[in-house]
Amino acid sequence: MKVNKRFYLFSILSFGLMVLVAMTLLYSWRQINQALDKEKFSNNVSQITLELQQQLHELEAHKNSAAIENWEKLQFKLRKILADPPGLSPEQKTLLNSIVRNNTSAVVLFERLNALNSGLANQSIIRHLEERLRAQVMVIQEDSQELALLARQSLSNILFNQTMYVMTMLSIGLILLIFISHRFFRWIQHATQLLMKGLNKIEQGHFESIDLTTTDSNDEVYDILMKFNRMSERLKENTITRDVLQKIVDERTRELTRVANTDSLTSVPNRRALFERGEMEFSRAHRHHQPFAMLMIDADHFKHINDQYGHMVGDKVLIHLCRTIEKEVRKVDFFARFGGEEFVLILPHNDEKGAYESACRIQKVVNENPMSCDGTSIRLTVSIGVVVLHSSHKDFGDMINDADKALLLAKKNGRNRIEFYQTPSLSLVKPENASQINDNNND
Ligand SMILES: Nc1nc2c(ncn2[C@@H]2O[C@H](COP(=O)(O)OP(=O)(O)OP(=O)(O)O)[C@@H](O)[C@H]2O)c(=O)[nH]1
Repeated sequence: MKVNKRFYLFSILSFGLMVLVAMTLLYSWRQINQALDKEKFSNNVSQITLELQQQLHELEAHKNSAAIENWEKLQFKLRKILADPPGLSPEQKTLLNSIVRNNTSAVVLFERLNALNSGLANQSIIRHLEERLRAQVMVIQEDSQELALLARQSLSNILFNQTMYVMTMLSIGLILLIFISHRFFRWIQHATQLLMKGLNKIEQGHFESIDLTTTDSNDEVYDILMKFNRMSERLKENTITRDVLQKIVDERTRELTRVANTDSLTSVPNRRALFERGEMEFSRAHRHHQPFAMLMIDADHFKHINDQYGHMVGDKVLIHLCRTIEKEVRKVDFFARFGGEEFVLILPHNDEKGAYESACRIQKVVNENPMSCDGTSIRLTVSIGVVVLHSSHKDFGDMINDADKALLLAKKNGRNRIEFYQTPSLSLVKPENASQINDNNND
């Protein structure tokens, strides 16, 4: 149902209830008023008949014209009241008829007595008529008292009944009003709750549709929720959630980091990554007083390869060299391109002996794995400068400098050699078979 129809229905029902309550009050007010009229009428009748009785005593005592006049005045008053009674109950009507009848008889008796009193009538007849008049007035008085009593009882009953009636109708009206209001406002509350639920979901980045089965498909709330669902769908299509965005950013960051740390030609870590890792390993070894070594590896006469086979082949040779050396690298080691045809191998937890063994293995494997290119075998040798951590090294850069010096020495001494950087304060002993391997390789 449309919202305006709901509103009209709510207003009409509320108005109907108000009319019902007003009519109830009016009806009760009328009932009470009528009962009050009856009571007033009965009281008046009772009062006048009492006065009539008193006046009769007065007349018996002093038969003067003033007393007669008063009696007639009271009679006139009584007849006037009796002629215009309010709506009475059957019981009250019976009593009223009795009063009217007896009063008519009393009037006739009074007139007869008056006529007899003015002539020479028999005194016993006069006394008889007087007694009858007295009895008649007494009956009238008793009837009027009974009438007043009935009217009072009736008033009290009506007051009680109407109070109960009004309270019952007010309670029913109130319950109905609460029920109608509850239905109307629950409908509004339900609609706003559904919308709030949807908005909360959007706020949290969940573009889920609202379940429409809970609403009447004819009302505006349904239309609003339909629009909301379409909006959620659109947002879902056009918006990337925070989680997805974070995932993309993480992936891109990882990729950027990988690209930033990787040499584009050989795919081994580049100089930037080398320094990052080298400084970390240097600090760790320095802090924990652990051995730490490093090899600087340089392809010999590489310019000749470029000159002879071309730069492109030279690139392939560098790639081949990296793949060959990588096979000899342990998981804890770190192999990187330092620049040009120079490479560095970081060897954590390695002293000079271990470093020398690694250098020998690399030298050997490079010698034994020439690269095939268009039916030609391109053989390569490397010179290796070795340095191990000692107290004169303040940072990783110091070790690089010393490895470079050792490499220069290897070049100077004829290439395809392994040379240690000799620290003046430390007497590093070259392993016994070092010269032998170098000599063999030089052969
Ligand atoms: N193809 C190719 N050549 C490179 C690359 N980087 C450096 N080179 C070449 O490597 C050569 C290095 O020459 P040099 O410094 O004289 O050293 P070398 O010829 O290897 O001689 P020694 O080191 O003294 O044995 C130069 O010709 C550079 O152009 C590269 O990425 N690709």
